[in-house]
Amino acid sequence: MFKRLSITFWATVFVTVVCLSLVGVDVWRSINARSEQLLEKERQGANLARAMAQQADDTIKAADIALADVVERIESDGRSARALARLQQQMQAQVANLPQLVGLFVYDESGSWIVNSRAVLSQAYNNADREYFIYHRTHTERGPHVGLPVISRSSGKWIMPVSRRLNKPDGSFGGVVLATLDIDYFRRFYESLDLGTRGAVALLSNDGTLLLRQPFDSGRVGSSMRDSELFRHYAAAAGAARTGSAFFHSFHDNEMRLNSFRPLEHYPLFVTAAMSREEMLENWRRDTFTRSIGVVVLAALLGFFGKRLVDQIKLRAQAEAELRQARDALESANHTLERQAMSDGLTGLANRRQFDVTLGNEFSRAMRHQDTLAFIMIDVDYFKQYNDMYGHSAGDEVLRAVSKLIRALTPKRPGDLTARYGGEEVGILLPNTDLAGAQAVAERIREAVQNLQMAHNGSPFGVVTLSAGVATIAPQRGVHVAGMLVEAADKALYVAKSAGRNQVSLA
Ligand SMILES: Nc1nc2c(ncn2[C@@H]2O[C@H](COP(=O)(O)OP(=O)(O)OP(=O)(O)O)[C@@H](O)[C@H]2O)c(=O)[nH]1
Repeated sequence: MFKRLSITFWATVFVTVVCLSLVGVDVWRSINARSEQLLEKERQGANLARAMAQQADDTIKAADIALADVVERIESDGRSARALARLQQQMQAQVANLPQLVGLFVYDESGSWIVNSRAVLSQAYNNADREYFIYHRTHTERGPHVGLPVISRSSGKWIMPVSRRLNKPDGSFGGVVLATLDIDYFRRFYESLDLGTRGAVALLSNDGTLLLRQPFDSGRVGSSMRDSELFRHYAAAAGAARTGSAFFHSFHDNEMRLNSFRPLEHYPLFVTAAMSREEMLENWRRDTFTRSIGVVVLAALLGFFGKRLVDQIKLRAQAEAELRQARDALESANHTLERQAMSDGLTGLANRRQFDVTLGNEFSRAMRHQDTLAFIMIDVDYFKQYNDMYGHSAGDEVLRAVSKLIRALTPKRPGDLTARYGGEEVGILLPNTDLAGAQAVAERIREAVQNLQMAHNGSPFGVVTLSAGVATIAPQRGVHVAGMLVEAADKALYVAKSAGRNQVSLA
C-alpha cells in the first residue's frame, strides 16, 4: 500500500510532521514550564508562610513570657509600693530587651494603671473598655490572650495587645497584665518578604478575624474574613491539612492569588502568604510569547521551504516521468526501426542483411560445435511469365502468399531463419539439421505451394510451383566459408530447374 504513495506525498507528510512536532514540543515545553513555575512559587509561598508563622510565634511568645513573669510576681509579691517599684524596673528592662515590645502595663480590676514600663503613671487613661480587658474580666482562663490591634492611647502607635488575667488571692478578677507589640515590627518584617508587587500577607485569628494585613489598611483591622474563600478552606481543614496552598479570590480586591497558609504553633492564629497568579505567570507568559513567535516563524519558514521542496520534487518526478515516456517511445521506435531494417517490407520475412548476419553466426556456431548446418534455396518457377501475364502487383501477391506458407512450414527452433534472399528467391537456414531433414522441409513446402493451386497459365503446371535446392555443411575451420553453403544450395536449385522445375534437388 505504501509503495503506491508518491514521494511528494511522503515529503509533504514529512514536512507537516516536522512542523507539527516543532509546535507540539513547544506547547508541551510551555505547559511544563508553567507547572514548574507554579510549583516553584508554591514552594516559595510555603517557605514564606513558615517564616511568618515562626516570626509571629516567637514575637508573641517572648512578650508572653514577660507577661507570665509579671503575673507571677504581682500575685506572689503583692501590690505594695516597694514591690511595684521593683517590678517597674524589671518591666522597663524587659521592654528595653525586646524590640517588638512597646510597653508592659498592669491594670487593676477597674482598668486603671497600677504600674507600667514607662515609669509614668497617668490616671488619665482607663482601659476598662478595651476588648482584652473585657475578655479577661469575663473569662477565668489564665492563658495568654492575643487581642485586636488598636491605636495605643499612651503612644498613639498601632499596637497588638497580648494579655493575661490577674487574680486576687481569692481567685476573683484582679486586673490585667498587658504587653503591647509594635505593629511596625511586624510590618517591617512583612516588607522584607518578596511577594511581588501584587502579593499580600495576613495574620488572622482562628475565628476568622483579620489582625494584620500587608499592604496595611487600618480600616480592615478587626474585620471578619469568615466569608472569604481562604477562611472557609482553612476552617474546613484540620491537623496537618491546615498547612497548605491553594488559589483563592482575594476577599479584599478579588485578585486571584496563591495562598500559602499555616497555623502558629502556640497561639490560635494563622498566617497566609499570597502571591498574585497574574504576576506569578508574568515571566512565563512573556517567555512563552517570545518563544512562540520564534517557533511560529520557524514553522512557517519550514513549511514555506518544505512546500518549495515538495514542488521541486513534484516537478522532478514529472520531468522524470516524461523522460521515461520519451525514452520508452524512443526505444519502441528503435525496435520498430530495427525490425524494419532487418525484415523485408513485402513478405515480412527476414531481409538479406539479417540473413547474412545469421548465416555468419550459425556457421561459426556449427563450426565450434561440429554440427551440421543446412540451407534451402527456394525459387518460384516461371515467375517472369507470371509477372508478364498477371502484372507485377499480382506477382507481389504470389510472393506474399508463398512466403507466408514457407514461414508457416519452417521449423521454429532457435536459429532457424526464413529470409527473402533475392527477388523471388527465399532462403531457409536450418542449424543442426542434416540433408534428409532439410530435404523433408523443402519437399513439404513445395507440395504445399503446389496445393495452393494459384493459377499460372504461363507455367506448364498450370499453377504456381517452386523449385528448391538443398545443401548441408559440417563447417571446418580453414576449410569452409559460409558462402560455400549458399553456393551449393544454389547449384542444387539450378539442377532442380534444369530437371524440369517443381522439384527439390540435393547438393
Ligand atoms: N512481382 C515481382 N516480381 C519480381 C520481384 N522480384 C523479382 N521479380 C521478377 O522475378 C522474375 C525472375 O525471373 P527469372 O529469374 O528470369 O526466372 P523465372 O521467370 O522465374 O524462370 P525460372 O526461375 O527459370 O523458372 C523477374 O521477372 C523479376 O522481375 C518482386 O518483388 N515482385
